[in-house]
Amino acid sequence: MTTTNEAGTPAAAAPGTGAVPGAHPETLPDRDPRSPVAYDAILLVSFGGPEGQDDVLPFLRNVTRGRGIPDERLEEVAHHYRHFGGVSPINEQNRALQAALQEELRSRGVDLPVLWGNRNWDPYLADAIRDAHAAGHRKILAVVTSAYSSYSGCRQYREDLAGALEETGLAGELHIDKVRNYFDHPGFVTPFVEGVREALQRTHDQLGPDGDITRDAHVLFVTHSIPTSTAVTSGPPDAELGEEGAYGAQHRAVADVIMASAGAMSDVGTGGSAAQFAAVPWSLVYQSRSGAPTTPWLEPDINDAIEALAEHGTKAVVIVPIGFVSDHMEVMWDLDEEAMETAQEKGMYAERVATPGVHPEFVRGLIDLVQERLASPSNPEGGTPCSRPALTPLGPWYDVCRPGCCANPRAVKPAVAGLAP
Ligand SMILES: CC1=C(CCC(=O)O)c2cc3nc(cc4[nH]c(cc5[nH]c(cc1n2)c(C)c5CCC(=O)O)c(CCC(=O)O)c4C)C(CCC(=O)O)=C3C
Ligand SMILES: [Fe+2]
Repeated sequence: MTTTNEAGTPAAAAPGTGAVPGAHPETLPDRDPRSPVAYDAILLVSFGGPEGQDDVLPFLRNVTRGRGIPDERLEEVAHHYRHFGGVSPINEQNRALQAALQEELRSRGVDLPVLWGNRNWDPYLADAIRDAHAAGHRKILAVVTSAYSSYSGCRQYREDLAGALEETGLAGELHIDKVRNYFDHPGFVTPFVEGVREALQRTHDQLGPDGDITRDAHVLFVTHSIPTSTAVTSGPPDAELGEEGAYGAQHRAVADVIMASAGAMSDVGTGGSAAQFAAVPWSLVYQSRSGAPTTPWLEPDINDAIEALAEHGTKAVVIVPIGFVSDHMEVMWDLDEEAMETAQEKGMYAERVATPGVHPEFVRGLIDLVQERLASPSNPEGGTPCSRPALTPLGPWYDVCRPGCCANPRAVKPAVAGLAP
């Protein structure tokens, strides 16, 4: 067996340890799927969003496809979109990310096109794949706009890609892999560290000379709630990462490292306050719950958390949307409208930190992730053990998803970029 890189295995899983979470070496096929590949195109894979009032209902029908949710119910969710003219910012953000990724590759002398396709809106994945094939591409590396392990954020995209291959009749013609989940990659984490530090600095100033940031402020790391039944099955089946599964464990590990780094960064012109930042209390909370009220989802909801903190005398909250890569509708509505209003009602000072978006560190980080996987003359590290940066003890995460990883709660479907099934 090749030792090209430990690409399929988290750092915590030292070679030779029998109890490696999620490692199934016996199921590896003949050709190690973790070996570098001469990819000929990069595919940015995202959720998609409506771009006008007429798009809103068709978009929501796509999102909830196969679940028979009546339009009247969808119209309840639609009002978030309607409020902003029926336009989600997510597509524009992805166009900007696509262009930034292309420019980063060009500046490194890597001649690969960055294509773009969505799960729920134009440009759809099937169209992107059809165009890629027509342009002569055969080996595609997907970069998904979701950093964590969950059904929605990982396996569902892998199923969507397999479905797009099926729909276009290109299964067997096109090979599609995906870069590892990058929740703890420095490119994803660093923009949040900067944002938290700046927000805590302003919060510190706001609290004034009588304030004590470690007593009066609280950092709320927030991510998308998911049903508890799919949280527990997120990540490899035998990972044993607790009731919230890999999804919860990854978010907690990221929050931990952000807090430690926000306090550790240099303290120019802050009068020494940054050293206290690591001691500010924090919690992981959830947003955007949907589905039947009887189905348990991850809690607490961010609004309930803000109210509870207010009861305990907390005067300021810093909201950090670590679950998302851009300031899309879930951020604009659920945080900037709803959570901010809750904080305001309670008379609290509140700030919402930016998501990575097209932060240069994030763009560089995503292209570093591409280069980890690329066998080409332009990648000096390709084909040899390459650096796989990861800031938490959980990572670096798997390049190739383990069998049964992030199980589909409704059905078993074909999926790319994983070890079968
Ligand atoms: C984990 C996760 C992420 C993060 C990972 C990732 O980024 O993928 C995410 C992202 C997003 N979710 C988004 C929008 C929606 N999500 C919905 C529904 C749901 N999301 C879920 C989970 C997640 N969602 C779940 C378990 C459901 C229940 C129904 C189901 O099991 O599918 C619904 C249906 C209506 C509703 O139920 O509220 C909408 C409209 C947008 C677009 C925003 C924009 O337009 O700017 C984005 C980026
Ligand atoms: Fe969602």
